[in-house]
Amino acid sequence: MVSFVVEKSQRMSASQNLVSEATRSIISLPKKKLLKNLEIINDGERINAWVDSMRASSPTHLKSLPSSIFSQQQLSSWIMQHPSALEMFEKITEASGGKQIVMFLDYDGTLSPIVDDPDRAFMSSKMRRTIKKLAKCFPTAIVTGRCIDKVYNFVKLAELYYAGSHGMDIKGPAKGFSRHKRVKQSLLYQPAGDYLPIIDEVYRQLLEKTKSTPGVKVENHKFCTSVHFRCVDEKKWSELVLQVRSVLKEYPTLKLTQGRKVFEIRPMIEWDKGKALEFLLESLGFGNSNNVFPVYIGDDRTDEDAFKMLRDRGEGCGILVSKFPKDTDASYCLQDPSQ
Ligand SMILES: O=P(O)(O)OC[C@H]1O[C@H](O[C@H]2O[C@H](CO)[C@@H](O)[C@H](O)[C@H]2O)[C@H](O)[C@@H](O)[C@@H]1O
Repeated sequence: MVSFVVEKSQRMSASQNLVSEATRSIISLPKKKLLKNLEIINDGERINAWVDSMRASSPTHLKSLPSSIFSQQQLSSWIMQHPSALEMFEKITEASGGKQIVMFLDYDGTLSPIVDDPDRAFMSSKMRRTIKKLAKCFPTAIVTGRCIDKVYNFVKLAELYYAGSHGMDIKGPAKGFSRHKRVKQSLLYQPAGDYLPIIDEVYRQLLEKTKSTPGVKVENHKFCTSVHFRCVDEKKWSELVLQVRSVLKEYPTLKLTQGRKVFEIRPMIEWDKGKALEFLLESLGFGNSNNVFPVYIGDDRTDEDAFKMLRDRGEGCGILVSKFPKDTDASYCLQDPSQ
């Protein structure tokens, strides 16, 4: 059996911990606060708005939390609306009764704790063992902003489905031999294939343009690229916004979104983690089935597309990993990867 079963004491304390964390520093992170496109920056005021949005993008440091405050009543109602998935474990398993569970797991902040250096976001061996067991019971997919090669280096489990580059690079495990080819058949879908050279070009330009900013890290994730500012001095953030903007203004077919202390530059196509989830369900034969129970666990803005997809389909459940109340389409919450 999968180690889904948790200690009762751990289950009972989950919501209580969230209350005390949240009461120490009660915050709300409205989706609208996270600006979506650099085009809207046209003056100093707009850049300040970006810097505010950057500050709000990963509330792991209490001192950098945004100022909007939940009343005690709003907080209680948030917790009622997003109870701990551990406390609601029986209810969730009951709801899945008789249906095929399919697991979708984000990587950073969900399977591995957030760390300063993205190259060192290792997953624990215990987590790997758990996912291995999980994949024996249910189809299991990793859905991440990272490219597949990078996330595979951390996860190292060939039996999983992988949706890298925010779902724009989908690969399934090799299954049986095809009758006509002497290679193993596996799922492969890359809806942003045409963007490969542009992303590579933008990645190089971002590297060059931001090299004067200490602490910045630019990553190439094949169909998207990331500019990390977690280790950049806050005083340099507006300079960084200008640098990123000066590169992106030449690429109208790319869009910029924000993750946790990171800018994510992606093709402007109608594809996201929600679409990837839908595609994988379809590939698994559950396109129009109501006999499936997808579970998506994630911590970041891009995971909201998947939570929303589940909500719209009226199937399964979304679980947000967060110590703090956030504006979310998930139904339940967990506080950190260990939970
Ligand atoms: O979809 P995800 O798997 O959550 O990927 C989103 C970003 O994750 C990584 O960055 C985040 O984790 C880093 C390591 O803990 C942390 O240093 C960073 O601040 C976080 O944003 C990844 O490096 C990014 O490229 C992804 O966009």
